[in-house]
Amino acid sequence: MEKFKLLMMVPPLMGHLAQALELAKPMLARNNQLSITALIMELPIDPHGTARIQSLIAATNVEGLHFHHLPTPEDTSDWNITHRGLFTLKLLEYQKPHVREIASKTQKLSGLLIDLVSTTMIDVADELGVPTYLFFTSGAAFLGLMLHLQTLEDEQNQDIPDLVKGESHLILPSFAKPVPIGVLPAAATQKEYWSTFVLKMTRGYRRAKGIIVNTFSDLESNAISSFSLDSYYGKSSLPPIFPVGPILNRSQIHPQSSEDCSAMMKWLDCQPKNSVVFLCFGSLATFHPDQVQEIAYGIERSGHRFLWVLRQPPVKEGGFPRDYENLELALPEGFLDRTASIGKVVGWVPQLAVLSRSAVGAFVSHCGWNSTLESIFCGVPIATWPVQAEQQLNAFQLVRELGIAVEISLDYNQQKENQALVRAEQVEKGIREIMDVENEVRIRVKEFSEKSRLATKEGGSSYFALGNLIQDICSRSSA
Ligand SMILES: O=c1ccn([C@@H]2O[C@H](COP(=O)(O)OP(=O)(O)O[C@H]3O[C@H](CO)[C@@H](O)[C@H](O)[C@H]3O)[C@@H](O)[C@H]2O)c(=O)[nH]1
Repeated sequence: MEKFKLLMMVPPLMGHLAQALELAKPMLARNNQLSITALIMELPIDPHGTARIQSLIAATNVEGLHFHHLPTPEDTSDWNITHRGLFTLKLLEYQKPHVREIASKTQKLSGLLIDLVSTTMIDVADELGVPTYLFFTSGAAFLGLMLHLQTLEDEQNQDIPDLVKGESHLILPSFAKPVPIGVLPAAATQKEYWSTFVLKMTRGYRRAKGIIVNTFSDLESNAISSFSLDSYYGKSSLPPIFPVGPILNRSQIHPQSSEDCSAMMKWLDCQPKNSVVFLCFGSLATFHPDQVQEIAYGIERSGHRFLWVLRQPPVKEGGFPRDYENLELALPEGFLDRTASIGKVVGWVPQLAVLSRSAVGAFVSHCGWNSTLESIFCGVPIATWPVQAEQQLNAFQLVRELGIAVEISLDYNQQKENQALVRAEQVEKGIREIMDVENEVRIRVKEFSEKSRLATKEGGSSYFALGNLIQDICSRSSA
């Protein structure tokens, strides 16, 4: 009997939607009176991304989890937006009346489940008098940064982009060490983002009745305990924080033909233990053609076996990157032939499955939070190469605070116009360093891997937090 109904809405970002669906699974398994309906939004401009979402949904068959497709807006000139964040916000505003209509017609609605960018939907929940639970798909340290900066702005009249300009480091309650200004996300340092939407979004976090964070307490104990220190987070108290992770993308969708994929997996399984460096930069990032060349030379010079996920920019800004039709055109001449016996360049792969293979010795990653958790879970050390969003901060945390990564790059300056490329030498050095089988980083990441596995098992901290979350949802609804 379905007694407690949640409506979930998460925009079509793979690093958010796949994990939100994964979060639904243990919730439904733990309480069979819960049901969750995911309201699916599609981008008007991106058939490639739409196909990926459809295959994700097709692969998600869970009792109590339902899907409802929201109307896709028409691809008019209105959608010529060059910034992905603004694009997503526009899509959410477009969907808001549809969500309102569905929510108001849903009997026994217990609340809304949204992600960290969908805070506009809290208005709908408030109008209907139901709680909103926010799924924060990044780490607790980053959540702490956002809430702390918002407190400084709203309660101490600090203009955040101005404040950070004058400093070299910030002391933040969710980090053990002072954080260099250079690794703060553009969301906080650039007025156009902070003032126009990030600040508003962060204020929304406080309006939620609970913040579910994809982390576990052994990984981010400092950040998690900081949330009970009100002095850092302002006068109005924070909603309860539920660290329920790692919630991992186990769906392993891969629009590549399964033949290609299984050939790649077979190849991987034939390689010696810890011998392959895996390079992958999440679902959104792509590189300038010159940077692709540098990466190729760096890999080749390292002499290590490799598996490199390389994709090209989306047809239209805001969409998903696409696999290359002809990889040879993107790579240095002869690269594929010269490296044929030691490596593979591929399109989308089932990343968690790859990371779990014993042949994979290290991961060159953009440090998206999901990739970070997947690597930790599999005990694979990381070489950091942040590209956008909060990835620089994650890289700082991994290298400087947790000691489970080495740095190829700690900031994403090279992505900005006229900035230097990350040179082949730097790539080679990072690969050599992280592939060293004796390194301490490898030992530490194995320890965290063990802890991450225990966290979600019965008796673990995340298992406990998930129980508290379910209890909170049900008790509010029954009150
Ligand atoms: O070939 C690929 C590439 C990616 N993935 C999966 O796609 C997800 C990617 O997520 P993530 O590592 O978090 O990167 P992004 O896709 O870049 O995620 C966005 O969302 C994250 C969570 O909010 C943020 O931490 C990032 O900065 C932001 O760019 C992971 O589960 C990967 O396993 C694959 O399975 N195969």
